[in-house]
Amino acid sequence: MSTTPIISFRDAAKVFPGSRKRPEVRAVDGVTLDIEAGEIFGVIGYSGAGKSTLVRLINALEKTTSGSVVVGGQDLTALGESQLREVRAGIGMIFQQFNLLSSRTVAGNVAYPLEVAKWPREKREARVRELLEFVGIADKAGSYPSQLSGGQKQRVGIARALATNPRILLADEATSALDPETTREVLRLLQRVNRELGITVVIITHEMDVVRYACHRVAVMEHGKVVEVGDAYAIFSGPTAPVTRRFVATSLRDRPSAETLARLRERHPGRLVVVGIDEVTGSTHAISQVLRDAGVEPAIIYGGITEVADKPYGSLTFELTGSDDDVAAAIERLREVTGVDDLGTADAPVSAPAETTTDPTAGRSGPPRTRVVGAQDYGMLGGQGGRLAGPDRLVIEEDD
Ligand SMILES: Nc1ncnc2c1ncn2[C@@H]1O[C@H](COP(=O)(O)OP(=O)(O)OP(=O)(O)O)[C@@H](O)[C@H]1O
Repeated sequence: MSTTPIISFRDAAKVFPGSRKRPEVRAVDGVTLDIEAGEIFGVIGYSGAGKSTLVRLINALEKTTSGSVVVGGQDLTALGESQLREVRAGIGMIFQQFNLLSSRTVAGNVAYPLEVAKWPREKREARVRELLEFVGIADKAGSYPSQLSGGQKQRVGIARALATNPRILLADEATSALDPETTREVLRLLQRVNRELGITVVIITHEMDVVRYACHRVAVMEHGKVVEVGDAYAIFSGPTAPVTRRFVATSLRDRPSAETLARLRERHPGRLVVVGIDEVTGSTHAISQVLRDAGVEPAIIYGGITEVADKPYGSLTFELTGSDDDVAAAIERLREVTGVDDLGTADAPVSAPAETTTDPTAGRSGPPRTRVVGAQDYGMLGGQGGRLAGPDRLVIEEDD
């Protein structure tokens, strides 16, 4: 992957002015961020964090109040409307509600941007065929949107967004209205768009599972600011901002919550430890070996191992039974192999680390909103919906 930024924010801010009834809103508040050419970049945050506004600065559907946004080497703040149109032509966008034209067939929807760009009919028809093949719905060319499933509609949306060969594809909550299986199909298609066509993909989401499954890097937004940015794996394995910890906890659910831990202690009076499984540990081999050598009796009582950015990640909670000295020695040895949280025993408990006790829904704010935007959005509407359960996990749960 190249390391040339294709999108650069420098201290970018977007302030919506207030009125007598409403205070002003700093929707994007001093963001400095580089998105590299050729990556799949996630922007995650709870409702109202400023994700959509940030992304709408990329295609100049919104203008910065201060700071700059540079796309493909061009400073958008310095461009006139006709130049901005050219920049927008190099950016495709897909939406949560698909925004297809209901009176047109699938082929007609995909052809629409080509008609606007005045492609001749023959070239247009060949391009539409090629696109429908690529997204896997060539057999639906003559169907109308109302005859399609959500996943098929989003495939049409993707084909339409790719029609004029953009360098960047913006996906604004593009899977939020889809079930988990369809979500993964659409994310797989976006990965093909990225890999096979070399298109930079920016995914806005409020679901950490989407980041886990599809993104190379991710920025976490809160109150208009980017509070954390990095490789998806690094963010999962070492989240620093409290909001990031909440997101990671919602996605992995591998560590017992405070309530679960209380129940586990009732049933398991021995020493409880949470043992990290990561890229370095690779598997439970080293952990099993340490426990065998230490002569303690391990029982797995909670946990989950999944993949983040194609690498193993998760944790297992063990109850270790044996003499106090043997258990203490086992924990010391485990610490040499991986991260360990010692939760103590039912009689002498140690508090769980913050991320195991945080309410994952805390921090959500504001009702879903509806928004009507410019013609290049094909009548896009915002809003919330859909949940992703993340079914590709081995999860060992005693309760919850
Ligand atoms: N046109 C506008 N006028 C006034 N305030 C706005 C406008 N657009 C967005 N906002 C406000 O800016 C803040 C950020 O909104 P934005 O839609 O960017 O957040 P978001 O993270 O995308 O949330 P959601 O996932 O709910 O769409 C919110 O407080 C919102 O109410």
